[in-house]
Amino acid sequence: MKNPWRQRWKEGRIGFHLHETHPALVRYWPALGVGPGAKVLVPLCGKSLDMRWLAEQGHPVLGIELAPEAIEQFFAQRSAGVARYPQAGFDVSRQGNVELWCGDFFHLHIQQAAEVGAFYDRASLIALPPATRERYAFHLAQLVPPGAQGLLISLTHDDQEAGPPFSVSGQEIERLMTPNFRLELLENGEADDRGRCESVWALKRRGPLV
Ligand SMILES: C[S@@+](CC[C@H](N)C(=O)[O-])C[C@H]1O[C@@H](n2cnc3c(N)ncnc32)[C@H](O)[C@@H]1O
Repeated sequence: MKNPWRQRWKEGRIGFHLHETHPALVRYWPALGVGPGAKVLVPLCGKSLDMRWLAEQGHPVLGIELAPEAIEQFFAQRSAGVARYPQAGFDVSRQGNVELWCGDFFHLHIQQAAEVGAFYDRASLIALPPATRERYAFHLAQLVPPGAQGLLISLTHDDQEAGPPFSVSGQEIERLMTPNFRLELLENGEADDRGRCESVWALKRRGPLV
């Protein structure tokens, strides 16, 4: 069956897309202390402007996105040329230090993420149904090296059954991520007029025990 996200992009139902950099990224990223040249993995990246901000901070960006429409629209915002080539089953597009890989995040292999030193996840968990969230947390942990830091932005709302966006509680984030990451809750926002409440987390990939 076709992934419902492909349909959403075709129909332009992308209410999750922000027209500015997410304020929590600007507020919290600098304090993480990620090395200036560290490559940032952005799973389920959409056409997020957050990737531009990360690139402007000097980070090479590796975004993974299922929908070709998202990738085309991201690069169309700038007139600079885009190099395109196939790699490891993905269609890769590169503009400056932003590389977007079109394909399924779960097919990204650790070898393709070898240079990744940090990660940024806004609205990935809430895009996925419960069983797939387990898989996501495990796969992310496989891709990032011990010590890698990242921000995770998620949300809750009142309807536990409805989604996407799915409501993902703080307890669930802790349960999913704690086996492989150290977690710190940075912010639990106020509910908006639709009852949606964002939470912001700092994560650090646990290393092997010594
Ligand atoms: C809620 S949106 C968030 C997009 C982006 N992170 C942002 O903040 O705007 C989730 C995105 O994940 C993409 N997606 C869903 N499943 C995916 C998968 N298995 N692999 C890659 N991308 C996927 C969707 O097409 C959609 O663009």
